[in-house]
Amino acid sequence: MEAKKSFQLANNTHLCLSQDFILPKEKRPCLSHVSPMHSSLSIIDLKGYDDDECKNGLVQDISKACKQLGMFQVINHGVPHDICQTLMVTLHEFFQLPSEERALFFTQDHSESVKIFNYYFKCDDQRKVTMWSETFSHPWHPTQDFTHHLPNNPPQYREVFSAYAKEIGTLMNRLLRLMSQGLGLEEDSLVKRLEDRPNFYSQANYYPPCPEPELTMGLNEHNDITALTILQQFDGVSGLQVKYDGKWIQVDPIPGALVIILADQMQVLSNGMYKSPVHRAVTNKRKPRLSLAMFYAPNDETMIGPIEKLMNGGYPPIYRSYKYKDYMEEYYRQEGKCRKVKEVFEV
Ligand SMILES: O=C(O)CCC(=O)C(=O)O
Ligand SMILES: [Fe+2]
Repeated sequence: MEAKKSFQLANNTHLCLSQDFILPKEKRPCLSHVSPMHSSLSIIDLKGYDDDECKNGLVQDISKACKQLGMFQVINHGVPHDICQTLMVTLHEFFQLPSEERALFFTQDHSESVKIFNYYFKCDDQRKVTMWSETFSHPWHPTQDFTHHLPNNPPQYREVFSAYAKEIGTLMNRLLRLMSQGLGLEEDSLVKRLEDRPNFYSQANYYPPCPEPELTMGLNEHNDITALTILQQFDGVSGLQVKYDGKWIQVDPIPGALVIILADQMQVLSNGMYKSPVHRAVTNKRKPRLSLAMFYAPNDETMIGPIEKLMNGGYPPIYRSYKYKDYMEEYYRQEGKCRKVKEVFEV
């Protein structure tokens, strides 16, 4: 990808390092303190999924990764490499469309299902600092046709996205089964808790090069609010970081790998056994970066709370049960802050 001199945002402003993007000192990324990728971030090979003998080992590895960090990378995940690559190229083309064309999707109304927007951080003095990124979000579905929601430019967008969605659906199902077993539950326990009209949506994040990465943030620190995220990062450009033991660790892209991120509903369902990690994306001076998050969330009416079997044997519930829409209401109440949403539902 060629770095362009400056990027025209879909809201028709030119991206330049004005005060709107500069974080207060205490919120800056301190890039020199970030640790390189290390062994706490597992790389799990899913090739043995269909083999009963290997599967046991896989369940153990996934369980350990979910309990320790709540984030890991997977290889041999079954999503064809050419579909992954074509989709990233297509998304990159989308973000290069003339800003007037992207502007058709720009909105500040979060209830819109198809939208381009800019995340921001609200400082203590209520000043809003805009993230150095543009985000495009829309629904997806692993089996039903959702393509009427999608842009028809680039022309291949709909076809490529639906091929990817189908594959990601299969992978999510496999991961949820392994994660259930990793909690000592029946294979279909997590799927059953979430399968009633789940809310599938995607978020493509585009981070243009930034002249001063130390002053800005691509995406502020957050927990994913859904149940599970499968993230694809553009090859060769780092930016994702995860917090572990109070320190930021880089999550470098590995060619062909996907990043699995456990989200808040998984932490609650597992009664705190599995972790929903805090993560963020930082900017860099040289290259644009692109990531695509595929989210799997409950529907608004789904009750979320610790699974009963995980409260046996001296493990009292850490969270009270709630409807997902109550969680989302709290999420929007904390808009722009370093959100602490599931904490509100602690017992
Ligand atoms: O760009 C990234 O790697 C992080 C994206 C992310 O965390 C998100 O979309 O929720
Ligand atoms: Fe995230």
